[in-house]
Amino acid sequence: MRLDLSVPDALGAVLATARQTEPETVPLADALGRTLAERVLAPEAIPPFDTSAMDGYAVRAEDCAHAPLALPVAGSSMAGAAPSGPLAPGTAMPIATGAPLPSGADAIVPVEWTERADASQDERVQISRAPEAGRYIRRAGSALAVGDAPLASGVAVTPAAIGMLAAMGLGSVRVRQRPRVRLVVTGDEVAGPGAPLAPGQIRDINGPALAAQIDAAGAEVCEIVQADDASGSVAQAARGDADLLLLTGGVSVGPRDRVLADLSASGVVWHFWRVRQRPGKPLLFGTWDGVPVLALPGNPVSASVGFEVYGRPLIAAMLGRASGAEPINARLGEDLATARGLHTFARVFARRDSCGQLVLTSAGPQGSHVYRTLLGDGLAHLPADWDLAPEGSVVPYSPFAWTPTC
Ligand SMILES: Nc1nc2c(c(=O)[nH]1)N[C@H]1C(S)=C(S)[C@@H](COP(=O)(O)OP(=O)(O)OC[C@H]3O[C@@H](n4cnc5c(N)ncnc54)[C@H](O)[C@@H]3O)O[C@H]1N2
Ligand code: MOO
Repeated sequence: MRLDLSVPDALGAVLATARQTEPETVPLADALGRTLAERVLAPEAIPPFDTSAMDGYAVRAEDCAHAPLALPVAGSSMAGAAPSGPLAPGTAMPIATGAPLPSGADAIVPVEWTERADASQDERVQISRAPEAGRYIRRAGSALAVGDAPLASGVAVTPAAIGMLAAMGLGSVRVRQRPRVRLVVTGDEVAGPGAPLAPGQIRDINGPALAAQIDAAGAEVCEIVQADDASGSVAQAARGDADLLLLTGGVSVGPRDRVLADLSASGVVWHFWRVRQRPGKPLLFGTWDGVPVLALPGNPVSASVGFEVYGRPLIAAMLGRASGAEPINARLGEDLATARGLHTFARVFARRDSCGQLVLTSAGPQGSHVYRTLLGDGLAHLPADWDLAPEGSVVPYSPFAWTPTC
């Protein structure tokens, strides 16, 4: 087991264990937020046929070249049906927006360029302007040709992706199975919501917060288990089928911090312990029969930040996600304290200044127990060799999974 890794080394070791989950087919209605398991090739053209972009008349452009003029009206083409027949030379065919272009026509005259005394009786339409050939016609495949690949493997299924899939006539889609995460919350001291707090007890933050983070990262919690501080309890709680085992608490050096020893005895191979970072330094990582085991510290800020920094990219890799939410550069709007010798993940608010540049300010006191700083927008990465991160310096910034990028 390696000790006291740098953040990039720790992240590299975590990602090296990622195995992509199997693909599965889901109906479009269930696909939102999932990740495409394969490139989607258009099986149909959009539009599927040459169509009119305007309500008006389908004509031959050459018949209208000397407008103003009048043409006899013949046939019709309305949306949802084939045209009544081909366009006879020297005539105009009423056509609706989205209706198929009759063969023989090569231009549309919009209604606004025409006059017709009484559409039910008048057999002729007065045309005031000559359309050029091709005007107001949307050619078959002009929005998407058969075989085009508008959606790449590894992209998230957004509402727009669902619209695109529907446009191609697809009712279901191949996505990666959500990684199933077993979440073990350790410690005698935690109590669930509503329960009276016995002496020495505190509220369980990590169980609910990490379960929500797992969901936001695109995985699913298959089970949340509470382990007490008795010997053997962690190992028993950890046992069960999962793609990722996530634990919180009990990774430091206290007399009841049993995660390392208990799980070693159960067969977990630990890859590293402790990362030169704050918060989250005592983090433990290993594998159990090939399944990654991420044991986060119990301090709630350390647990949530540790998940964002290691758990979320690991899940993204298991999903085959094309982008793993790489940090972006942003400017510090005020001095931020650093933990000398440790890579500091400062919880910050992010705003745009008048030039559109992203500016970061502290989300509050940065102690590992001050959970409200997670109500900020994301993490500023402050280098380990800085005594202080001064106002005006440019640093990497990672928005939280639940923060819209501004
Ligand atoms: N002698 C040392 N002590 C500690 C060190 C150290 O290097 N030497 N590291 C400190 C750091 S940094 C951290 S982070 C914590 C991590 O400790 P553990 O992972 O063993 O976590 P616990 O002791 O179980 O809990 C720490 C803290 O968090 C509270 N907690 C735990 N679980 C929850 C939960 N589900 N919801 C809310 N709060 C929780 C717990 O009550 C403790 O206050 O170790 C330091 N100590
Ligand atoms: O690393 Mo601990 O997470 O600083 O409190």
